[in-house]
Amino acid sequence: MPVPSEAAQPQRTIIDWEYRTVPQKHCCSGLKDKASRWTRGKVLGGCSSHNYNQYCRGNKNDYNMWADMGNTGWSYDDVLPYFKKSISHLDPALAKSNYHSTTGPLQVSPVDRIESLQYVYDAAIEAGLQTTEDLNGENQFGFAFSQATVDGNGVRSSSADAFLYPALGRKNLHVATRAHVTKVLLEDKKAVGVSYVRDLVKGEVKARKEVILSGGAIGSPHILLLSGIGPKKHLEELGVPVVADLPVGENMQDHPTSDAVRFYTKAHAYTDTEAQSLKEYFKYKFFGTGLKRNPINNLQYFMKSPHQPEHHDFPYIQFSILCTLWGSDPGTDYYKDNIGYTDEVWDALYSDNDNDDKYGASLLVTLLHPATNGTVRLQTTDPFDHPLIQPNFFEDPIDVKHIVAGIRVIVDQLAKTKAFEKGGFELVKSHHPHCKEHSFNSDDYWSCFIRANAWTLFHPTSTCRMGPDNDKNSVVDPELRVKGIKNLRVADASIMPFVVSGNTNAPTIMIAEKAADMILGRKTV
Ligand SMILES: Cc1cc2nc3c(=O)[nH]c(=O)nc-3n(C[C@H](O)[C@H](O)[C@H](O)COP(=O)(O)OP(=O)(O)OC[C@H]3O[C@@H](n4cnc5c(N)ncnc54)[C@H](O)[C@@H]3O)c2cc1C
Repeated sequence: MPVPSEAAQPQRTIIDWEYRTVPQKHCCSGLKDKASRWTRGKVLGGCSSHNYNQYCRGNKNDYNMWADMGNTGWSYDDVLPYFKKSISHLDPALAKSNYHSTTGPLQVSPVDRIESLQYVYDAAIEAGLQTTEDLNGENQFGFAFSQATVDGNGVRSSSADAFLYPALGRKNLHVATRAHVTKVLLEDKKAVGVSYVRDLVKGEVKARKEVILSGGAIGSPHILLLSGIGPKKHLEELGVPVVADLPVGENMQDHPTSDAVRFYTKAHAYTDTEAQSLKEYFKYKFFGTGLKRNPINNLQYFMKSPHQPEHHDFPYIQFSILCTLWGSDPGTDYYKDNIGYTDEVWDALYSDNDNDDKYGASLLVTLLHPATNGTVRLQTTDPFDHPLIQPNFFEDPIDVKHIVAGIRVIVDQLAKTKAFEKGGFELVKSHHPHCKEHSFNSDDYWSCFIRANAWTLFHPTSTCRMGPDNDKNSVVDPELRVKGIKNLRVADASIMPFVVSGNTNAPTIMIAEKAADMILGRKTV
């Protein structure tokens, strides 16, 4: 999806795996079947080809903690050169910083300061909240306008655009699209290739050296489990011969998010109708500028939660601040089905046609470090059946408390500023139909709202967790080799020892850069 503002449109199309979680016990009553929709890109570049373009590396101390857990070579000092290697920063001020570079393939650019979000930023300063010039630099904490994987022409820079397409001419590269990998081929605990089905025909590819799996946090564990690499008990229950007893699919972490806390505003904001106007079409087509070049979540905020452990020196809360009134897309209502709201909830919160095309700002409050992990397990041994995805959202009530603490910053601090008054910001007070017994804006109300409409920020990780030899709860070693199997590595978001404090695309690209050097036997950049 090349146009950044249209990122949500490929969901539920042919390029989407269209996963959904198992029904949730502790949340999601406002979603159909109590299941969270997990769109994943079924396309070259994977989710980077249809994600929301945020370029965010997480916190330095995420990586320092990965290293402290025994993952030699993964401290912040170790990974920073790989972050830098992968990008060209198009913001002239940030390009000069020690944290960025101008020679990498992935294009990262600043976003436009759309008026409604400028008011939110001004409100943050007025409320005495922290701001930062570069959420990928010295200090991640605070409000910052986003950095986006968008090139100088306003077009998405996906992993495929940046790394794969320029290499397509190489003689030693063959890309098979529409090929569904069904298994890793193993001989005596050694990976020798993969089997796949393409256009209803079975095939095999043999590896001369190594097999590298990059199927993502759902695809990679799915393929390993089908190959007999996974928890012994689970594989035996399904009759899969066990090749290696490893915690594949365990330890899944994700970023659950509250549904949008919304404000009407008089300030200029994004609307679908304006973005689709002839003026915006021509601006974008001829100059790569205008509303279309921007992802809609253009302002970020990272903060600690008052309830997080003291020794965790990284943020627990992220706000993604959208320059639009969530649910106000006229006619199409594609967000309804992307998230999977029930008719009852959609009608109560979002279906009001009077809201269509109104200016607004919408704040998603996301938990970066949930207390409960989830799992990816086989549903059947048919490789075309989706795996069972159980994120266990909000099993631990502390996870809801963190998010409430974030929402309180919005409603108690930002909402009371002169900047919000000046911008004509007015909190949308539609009452969630499942939370009628709670008075609007009480902590109990927000807890109920968070649980009822919880969705994912689409950042599952850690299903093939990395850990040192003595870490029995890990699948790959710090060189990304699957433990107990020769010639098999995993290189994607699934290897993260725990999910980082921010969006996961940039960290995954860093992992891929490091993996490339490991495969070539190089120690560092
Ligand atoms: C809607 C959405 C919005 C997001 N927004 C952002 C954002 O703004 N910023 C950010 O940093 N992150 C964002 N993310 C997350 C980020 O894009 C992912 O964390 C990152 O792309 C993960 O990369 P990956 O390589 O691990 O997995 P994926 O991107 O999932 O790639 C896996 C690839 O493997 C393929 N595959 C899987 N199984 C098989 C199989 N059996 N056979 C053949 N191929 C297979 C898939 O089709 C896919 O191409 C978003 C994700 C989504 C879904």
